[in-house]
Amino acid sequence: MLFEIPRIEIAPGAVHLPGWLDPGRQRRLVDTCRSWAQGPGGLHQHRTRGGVMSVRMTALGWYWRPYRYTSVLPDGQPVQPFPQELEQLARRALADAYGDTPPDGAHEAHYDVALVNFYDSTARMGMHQDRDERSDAPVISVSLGDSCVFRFGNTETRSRPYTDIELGSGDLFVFGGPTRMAHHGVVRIHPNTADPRCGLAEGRLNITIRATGFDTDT
Ligand SMILES: O=C(O)CCC(=O)C(=O)O
Ligand SMILES: [Fe+2]
Repeated sequence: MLFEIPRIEIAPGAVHLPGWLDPGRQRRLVDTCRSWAQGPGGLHQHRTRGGVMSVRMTALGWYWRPYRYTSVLPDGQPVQPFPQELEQLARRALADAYGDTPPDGAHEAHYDVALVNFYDSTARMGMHQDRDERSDAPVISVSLGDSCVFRFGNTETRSRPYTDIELGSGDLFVFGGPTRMAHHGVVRIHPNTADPRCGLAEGRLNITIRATGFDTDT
């Protein structure tokens, strides 16, 4: 690594690496997200118990809809494949976040799904757990574009105690081990805060890479 990147442990197993990806890498990833969003099943707004989500989502590897994964899209078409480059990104993320002491589930993790979330300036994501996976492998999250207030809470409730942090373009956030099941959400987007070099003029993209722990459709 050319520069020493700050590594901030928000809670046990939850690590924030601001500026993890340089602007060139951010731009390439933004371009790739655009092409994924144009593929089958791209940019879907899901309906949850709380109403229609403000975030638009593209799934790779497995299709996620509230509250389960399926191996095909609702119309029966195949889901876009989980890309090799995200597998490599996940490995690098684990190494940089945890070094020689990865939490449970990290070593043997088979990353096989990514959700690409697009937020416009008014979009948010309510407090939730990522609990539709069978694997306990850490969740890996990369942010691009406008910065946001990301709320990282506790495993028991959707409310306090929690920590609010700012996630900016190129930031990595990884949570696993004791905080793998912590509630979290996106409270607000800060419009027009992105470095223009990242290639996203408006809004925020977030890629979460996860291991489903599934062999076949469930
Ligand atoms: O956008 C983010 O930073 C979080 C996304 C998230 O929690 C999810 O997709 O489950
Ligand atoms: Fe989540």
